[in-house]
Amino acid sequence: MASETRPFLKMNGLGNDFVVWDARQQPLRLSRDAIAKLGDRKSGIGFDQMITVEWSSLGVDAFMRIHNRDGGEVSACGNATRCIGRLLMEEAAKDVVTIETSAGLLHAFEAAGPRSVTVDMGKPRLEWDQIPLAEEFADTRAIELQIGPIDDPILHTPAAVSMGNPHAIFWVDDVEAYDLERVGPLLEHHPIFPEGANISLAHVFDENQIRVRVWERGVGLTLACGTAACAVGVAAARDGKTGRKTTVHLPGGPIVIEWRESDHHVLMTGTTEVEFEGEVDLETLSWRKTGPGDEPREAGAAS
Ligand SMILES: N[C@@H](CCC[C@H](N)C(=O)O)C(=O)O
Repeated sequence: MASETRPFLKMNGLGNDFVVWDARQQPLRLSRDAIAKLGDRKSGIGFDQMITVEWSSLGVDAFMRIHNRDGGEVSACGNATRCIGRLLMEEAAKDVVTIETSAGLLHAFEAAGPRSVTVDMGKPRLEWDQIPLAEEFADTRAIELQIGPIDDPILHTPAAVSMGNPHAIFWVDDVEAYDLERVGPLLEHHPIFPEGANISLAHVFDENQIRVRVWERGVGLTLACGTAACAVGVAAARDGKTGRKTTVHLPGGPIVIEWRESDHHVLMTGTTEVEFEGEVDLETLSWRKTGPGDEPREAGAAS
């Protein structure tokens, strides 16, 4: 029997990268193991998330299914929502599209700047049981959690926010001063987070400017995380550390976050990129590039 090859697109939002499958004509379900193999940066294609575009049962532009590199399915991915928003807008020649996710409906629209997209990420969820946390906290701006020696903790009292996925934000003076690769897994799997958490180190370094590094649940260190940028923007404004509009500077570049006063929705704006086209043999999981991605941007073009 001939083996089945499936085309894919490799995309990224500020270096947070994805394999994107169009499963609207032909459904696609891969095992956890197959996803982890394809996601491996040494032996596979290498990606942070795998995104499957499916028909929406609600009749909106598409349903977006998200898997982390470890093969686990999750409900939200900000950078991928921008990327899929761009693909759907280009495909239908529309300037607004609606994407169904398991966390809700999200609207994506064109933003100023080349290949830039804004997504309305909806309202943040701030109650302890919405994040979710394992214990009740009346105030999720600073929850009781610390790692390291009791009298001299390495990190402590993070803010907790859900953007459809769980985030913990530790306010620090220098985001580079921590071994996030070591403490990230401890915090991601801390018993206070029954579903795990994405872990951010954040530092407000100027008016409405925040530097952030992220350890992503189910992935590890990433160059950018859109929902983390949203969660940090919300946590900073909630605490009076910034106004409601901030620029979050991630290792892969900046994302602009606005926590809109009128309806408390979070708007996230950033760039998108098609890296290349490829195809995978679904039986052997071998893959090859089949086409180019975006033209390089003109020197000096705004990101
Ligand atoms: N890269 C993403 C977040 C992906 C999901 C996350 N790792 C989780 O497990 O919740 C983003 O851009 O938001």
